[in-house]
This record gives sequence, C-alpha cells and structure tokens, in this order.
Amino acid sequence: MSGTSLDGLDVALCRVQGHGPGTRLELEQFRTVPYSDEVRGRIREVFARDQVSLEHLTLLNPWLGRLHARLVLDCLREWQVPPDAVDLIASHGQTIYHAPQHQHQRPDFPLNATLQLGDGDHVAVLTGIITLSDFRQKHIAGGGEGAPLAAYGDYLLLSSATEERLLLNLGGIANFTYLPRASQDASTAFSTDTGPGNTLLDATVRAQRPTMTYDEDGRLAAAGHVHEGLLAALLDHPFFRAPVPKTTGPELFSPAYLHQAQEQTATAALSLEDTLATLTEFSALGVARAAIQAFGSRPELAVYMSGGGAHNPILQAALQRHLPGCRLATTQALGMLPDAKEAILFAVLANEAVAGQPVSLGAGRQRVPAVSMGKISLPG
Ligand SMILES: Nc1ncnc2c1ncn2[C@@H]1O[C@H](COP(=O)(O)OP(=O)(O)OP(=O)(O)O)[C@@H](O)[C@H]1O
Ligand SMILES: CC(=O)N[C@H]1[C@@H]2OC[C@@H](O2)[C@@H](O)[C@@H]1O[C@H](C)C(=O)O
Repeated sequence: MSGTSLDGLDVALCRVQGHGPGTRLELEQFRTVPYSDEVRGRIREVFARDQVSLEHLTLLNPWLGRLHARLVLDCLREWQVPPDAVDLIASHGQTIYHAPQHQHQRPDFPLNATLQLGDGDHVAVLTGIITLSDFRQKHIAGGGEGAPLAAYGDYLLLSSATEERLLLNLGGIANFTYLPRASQDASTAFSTDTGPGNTLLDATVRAQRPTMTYDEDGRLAAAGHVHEGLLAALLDHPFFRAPVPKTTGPELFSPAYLHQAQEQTATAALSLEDTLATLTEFSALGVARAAIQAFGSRPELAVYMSGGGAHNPILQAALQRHLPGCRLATTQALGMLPDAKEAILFAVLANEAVAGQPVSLGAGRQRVPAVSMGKISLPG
C-alpha cells in the first residue's frame, strides 16, 4: 500500500486463513520503505493535478510497478522469506487522481472515477508472485466511489459482538468505518472519508520548512493557536454538509484550497504554528462532523485510530475535544499495528477475491457494493 501522503510503500507480510467472517490474519512482518525524494518528485509531477505530461504518466505506470516489485523483494530478502513461499501480492498501487462525481461535477462524464498506477503485471513478472492489483475499479463498477474500501477488511477482522466501534484512519485523507455492536449484522456497517487528515498539514510544513516532511508529534502545531476565522472558511465547503458516505482527496484539499481560505480571511501571514494549529483543528472537526452526521449530536463509540495521524497527540487531543462521548485508542488495543492497517486490509481483499465471495455490507445510501475486487496478474 502506498497512500496519499507519499511517505513510502507499506509492505505487510500476512498469513491468512479462511475467508469471510472466518478470516484469521496474522501480521508476520511489516515495514514502511520510505520513498526517496526522486520517487516522491516523480509521483508529485502528476499527483492530483489537472494538467500533466501524458508521457510522464505513461512511463510512471510500469516504473512504479517495477519499483514496488523491487521494494517487496528487498523486504522479503531482509525477512529471509523466499519469494516462492508467498502465495499472493495485493498491490494497491499509487493513487494519482481520485474523481468522485460530486467532486469533478462534469455533466459530460456522469460517473465516479479513480486512477491508481503501478501496473500489477510488472509486479508479478518481477517478483514471480501472483499479484492482485487495481482494486478500486470494481467498486466503482458496482456503484461505489472506488473508496473507502476499508469497510470490507475492518468488518471481517475487527468487528465485535459487544462493542460499537469506529475505526478511524488518519492518513493524508481521514476516513472511518462504523461497525455496529453485535455486528454480524453487516447491514449497518459502512465507511466514509471525512476530509483531510494530514495532507494540508504536510503541504504547509513542506512549503515553509523545506527540510521537513511533516510536523513530528505536532510540535509546531502545539505552539500555535487556532484562528477561528480561517477555521470557519476552511469548513465552509459542501463536502462537509454532504451526507455520509462520501469520498475525497488531495484534488480538493490541496494547497490551493488553503490559500483561498487564507485570502478570504486575510490570514496568509499567520505564523506557521497558528496555521498548523488551525489545520489540525480542521482535520479533527471534519471527523467529528461526519460522526455527528452519521450518529447524532453526541456519538458514544469506541474509536480506534490508525494511520500516521494516530501518532499526532495534538490531533488526538482535538478529536477527543470534539467527540467527548467517545473513547479514543489506537488499533494496537485490538492487536493491529496502526501503521500496517491499510496494507493488511488489501491483503484481506485479495484473499476474498481468490478464496472468498463478495461481501455484502451496508444498506440504502450506505450500501457498500458486494463485489470481489482486484485484477489477477500471473508471473508467467
Ligand atoms: N509522529 C508523528 N507526528 C505527527 N504526524 C505524523 C507522525 N507520524 C506520521 N505522521 C503523519 O502521518 C503521515 C503518513 O500517514 P499514512 O502513512 O497513514 O498516510 P497514507 O497512508 O499515505 O494516507 P492515506 O490513508 O490518505 O492514503 C505523515 O505524512 C505525517 O503527516
Ligand atoms: C482513492 C484513494 O486512494 N483513496 C484513499 C485515500 O486515503 C484514505 C482515503 O483517501 C480512502 O478513501 C482511500 O484509502 C483507503 C485505504 C480505503 O480505500 O479505505
């Protein structure tokens, strides 16, 4: 898995038994292989951009597939696991552009769309391991927005008979999965994006402190104060009023989005610390608003966080303030490494595609398409 933060490739070696509600998964190894500046730069040239070089895009597709294959082989070597001991690779690829209809609003293309690069054939041939990739297209074909796909794996691995849970992933974009109590009843489980997680925080830090990639432990944000005017301008977008489930990406929550809000409120000269404090509050409020939309004014749920933002104490404190009825912990409390969660979820999707059957979740507007996802690439 390589997410919208472009921090690296998450490689999770999983041992999976069974399928569907009987799935048992053990994480044997996990590593985030950091992307070099060169890799990040090559992705950024097309990432979430309207206008790109088609040649660059075309070259990037096999180049990323080959890069991901090499990084997987490096991990296996380090873990002393021969490639022929691995049955399958689930390769998410790199999301380059996410275009749900509500976001692109083009009457000439009345559909949802999303694009992930890093072709699975290259991963399969270079590693010699059967590879499943391009998971999101089937979800769109089945009536979804191509994301979030977390609901499937969260439901199969983390639902509880006794506890009502929110699985909150704080990546570049934040999303949560709702798992009802006694949740063998899948009809009320669903997942939704909530808005930015770290994407605007990271972009702001990078722009003003070129040697930093993110604000470690929210230290800069901790020294700042929330600017209420800027916060209100940031929250003033139809995305936050739209009912859940919904998806978004850095196409909308880009530096241009922040600049527009800064211009409206004459806050472009605000200190880095105050801007980061405000953006942290913005991410937390996106989560809280989606939770309030879904569960009423004072949700009382057990919230389990994952993703890089789960390491940010300032973001955690803001979430707790805005969700006072919720108990916050990380997925570590459920025995799942928070940084590995998204990669693990794709292993579950691949397992379902080859050994399971389409999972049916949600109902009505919150219906999650019952499809099996992933295209199969054979090594030979
Ligand atoms: N110690 C920390 N303090 C603050 N923020 C952190 C810390 N560690 C990681 N992060 C944040 O987490 C980000 C990486 O998160 P993650 O890897 O979950 O994102 P992603 O998977 O790429 O995104 P998405 O889920 O949207 O695809 C970093 O860019 C940084 O903003
Ligand atoms: C299009 C795309 O890549 N979306 C990602 C992104 O990162 C977080 C959020 O936005 C989520 O919708 C999704 O990833 C997770 C893994 C998902 O599909 O559940």
